[in-house]
Amino acid sequence: MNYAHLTLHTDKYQINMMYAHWINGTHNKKRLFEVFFRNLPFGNGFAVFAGLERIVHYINELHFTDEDIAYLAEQEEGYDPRFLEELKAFRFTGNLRAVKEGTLIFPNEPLIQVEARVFEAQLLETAMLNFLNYQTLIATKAARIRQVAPHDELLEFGSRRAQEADAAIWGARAAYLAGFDATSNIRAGMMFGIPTKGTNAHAWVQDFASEAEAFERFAKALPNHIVLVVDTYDTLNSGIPNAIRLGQKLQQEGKMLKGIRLDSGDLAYLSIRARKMLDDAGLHHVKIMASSDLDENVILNLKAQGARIDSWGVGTRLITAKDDPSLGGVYKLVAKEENGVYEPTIKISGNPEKITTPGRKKLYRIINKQNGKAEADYIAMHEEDVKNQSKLKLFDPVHTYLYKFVTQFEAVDLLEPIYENGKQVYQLPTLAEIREYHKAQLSLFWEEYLRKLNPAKYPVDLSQLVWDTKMDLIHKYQKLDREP
Ligand SMILES: Nc1ncnc2c1ncn2[C@@H]1O[C@H](COP(=O)(O)OP(=O)(O)OP(=O)(O)O)[C@@H](O)[C@H]1O
Ligand SMILES: O=P(O)(O)OC[C@H]1O[C@H](OP(=O)(O)OP(=O)(O)O)[C@H](O)[C@@H]1O
Ligand SMILES: O=C(O)c1cccnc1
Repeated sequence: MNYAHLTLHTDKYQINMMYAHWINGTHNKKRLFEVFFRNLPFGNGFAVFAGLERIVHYINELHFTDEDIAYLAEQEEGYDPRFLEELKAFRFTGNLRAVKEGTLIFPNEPLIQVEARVFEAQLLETAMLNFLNYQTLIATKAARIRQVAPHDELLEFGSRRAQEADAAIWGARAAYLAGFDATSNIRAGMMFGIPTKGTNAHAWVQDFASEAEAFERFAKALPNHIVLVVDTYDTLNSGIPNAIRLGQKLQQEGKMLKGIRLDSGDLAYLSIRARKMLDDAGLHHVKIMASSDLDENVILNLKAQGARIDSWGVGTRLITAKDDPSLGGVYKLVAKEENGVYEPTIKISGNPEKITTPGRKKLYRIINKQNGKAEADYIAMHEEDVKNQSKLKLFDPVHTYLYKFVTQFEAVDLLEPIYENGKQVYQLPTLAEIREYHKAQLSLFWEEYLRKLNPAKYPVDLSQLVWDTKMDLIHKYQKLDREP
């Protein structure tokens, strides 16, 4: 069994719909699906898009093996063998556009568009949402943590608590993409080129007759990487004094103690005391690292208390997004090709929030040329020429009487072509490039959208044409509904 092969990593209803389309003879019809989410996690003002690299790997590998087909043949649905035969030739042959990883994204805007035979487009939904919902969530959490500690070292320590192995790996990547400095997971380091870092555990200290001996032995083994965990027995009376004695000895030998790690107790109080003890001993260069159920709120609080912590090891609450553990990204049909033309389609729901925005659209970030800041995101129909308009009306899609005009603007097309006719046309950027791009994205936004507590709502607006199309379809279906 090849555990990396993910074609059947999908919900059964996708295969059943593919089958029903095939039986109906509609499986080759072109459809356009869009991915978007409705609510921002953690009360944040933005999310950070992540997951595209894995989606590209997944699509490139997408094919049904003999084993997959044999398994489908056993299912109680009793799929026609000719359908299973057709699956043997299955490949992604459609178009896919997506925003780049590291982009700041907002509710109700298209993040990925899949334009393909319904037979193909339907299959992709589950896996794509699975990848991007998780990775975007963790990247967003990481961005919040980076925001409260802009100049400190941030280490991702979550592997042991992640929801299984994939989450540990791709979560480490998502954290790095949004500003973490390193991960403790060496496989993530090897796979993605993320810097890796590690200290040592209490078990090492417990393994020796004394804490001092444990520290010395560790320093001998790894002379260039000495960060000592100082809270195994008594932080202030034993751990820090032992670390200081070793640090001074190393200094005399021309070597260096890099840091100490605090992993329990009152981290503000202990770090302030530790800094003073280290400084009094002339060990100004020794850094203080903290770990222990940290997140952006605890870190912010510790800073407000004057904690002297240079480096933060963040595990459980980051990798599991503990305070808001799922992002609700969805995949909705927005247009259907009939006789060679795309016709907009809508899903109307009792819950107005769940009404989709129909049509074959583009997503623009409207940048004010005078100050270089993002004014709003603007969703227009594919055929609308937004870039060359001299004046744009931005109106609130709910309270439409609220509007403003922008003139000196640049409209940045956020959806990049990733696949054209099944061929990958996008070269995946390096992680270093994604990190730089993410930083540049942050600098496009006013502080009021970025602050972590009660941020202002960034406008995501519809063009008049998109809005009219949506209203026409709502009215059409309401009328149909009410006809006797
Ligand atoms: N000064 C502080 N202000 C606010 N929160 C703190 C402060 N010091 C520590 N914390 C946080 O309080 C919690 C302390 O947890 P708890 O008392 O369960 O464990 P601990 O002291 O870390 O020991 P253990 O590692 O054995 O669980 C952690 O989330 C830690 O990050
Ligand atoms: O607290 P996190 O943010 O998840 O960071 C990672 C934690 O993992 C280690 O703890 P360990 O597994 O030894 O458990 P413990 O410290 O909770 O006893 C380390 O000492 C941190 O406390
Ligand atoms: O290197 C460390 O100190 C570390 C790594 C993972 C989890 N806890 C601590």
